[in-house]
Amino acid sequence: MTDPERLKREAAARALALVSDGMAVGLGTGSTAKHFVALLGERVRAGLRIVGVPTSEETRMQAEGEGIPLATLDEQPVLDLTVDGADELDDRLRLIKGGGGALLREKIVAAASRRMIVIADGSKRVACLGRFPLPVEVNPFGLEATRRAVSAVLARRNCPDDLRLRSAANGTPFVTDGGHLILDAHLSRIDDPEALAADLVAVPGVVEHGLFLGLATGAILATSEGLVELGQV
Ligand SMILES: O=C[C@H](O)[C@H](O)[C@H](O)COP(=O)(O)O
Repeated sequence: MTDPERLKREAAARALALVSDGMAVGLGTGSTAKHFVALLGERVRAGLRIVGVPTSEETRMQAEGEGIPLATLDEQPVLDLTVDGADELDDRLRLIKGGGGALLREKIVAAASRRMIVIADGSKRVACLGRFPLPVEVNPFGLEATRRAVSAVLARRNCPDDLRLRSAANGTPFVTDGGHLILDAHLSRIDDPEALAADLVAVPGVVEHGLFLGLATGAILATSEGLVELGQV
């Protein structure tokens, strides 16, 4: 296992200790959450009784393969704990997510959870959000009009107007599990995430954005010097 993968696994293993019998657990998406789902699968096969709610089709398929009992969020609308990765986080537990395109379901699941624990390697911790491009999920209808409205928001917030329609590996537009498109906003820094988030959700056509504010309750960061915990873990 490479060093980054080992660190992700360590963070996931620490989060696994938070799971106990009878819990409803939100299962995140991405390469770090993938370790958590794999480790959770081992525990389930050893007798742990939980139900998982996946945040993407990718995670659903992995969890099914691991033999983890699953429910939809409609069947299980309140979750005890969600464990998910992040593309960036600051010391106030504000996050950028959606590098894998799962931000909408991830945010709905996180908001339905009593606790949301972020697992990541230490490189994801930043002093100021925005180095990672901010995903903005949009309805395909009226894409150009929505793009202009999002650009206007960025201009008002003194952010660079660098919006790029995300492409899939084959060059066609990337389509989310919900059938939407993603505009990645290359901003370098976000001085006021709360204000930007409020402006973005007010744009008709914007389905969701990757700023997760006030959702994470704790974070487990794996560094080469050991685990660092932020918030309540
Ligand atoms: O849409 C993807 C998710 O928000 C991921 O949690 C995020 O991109 C982090 O992924 P990774 O653990 O692969 O860095």
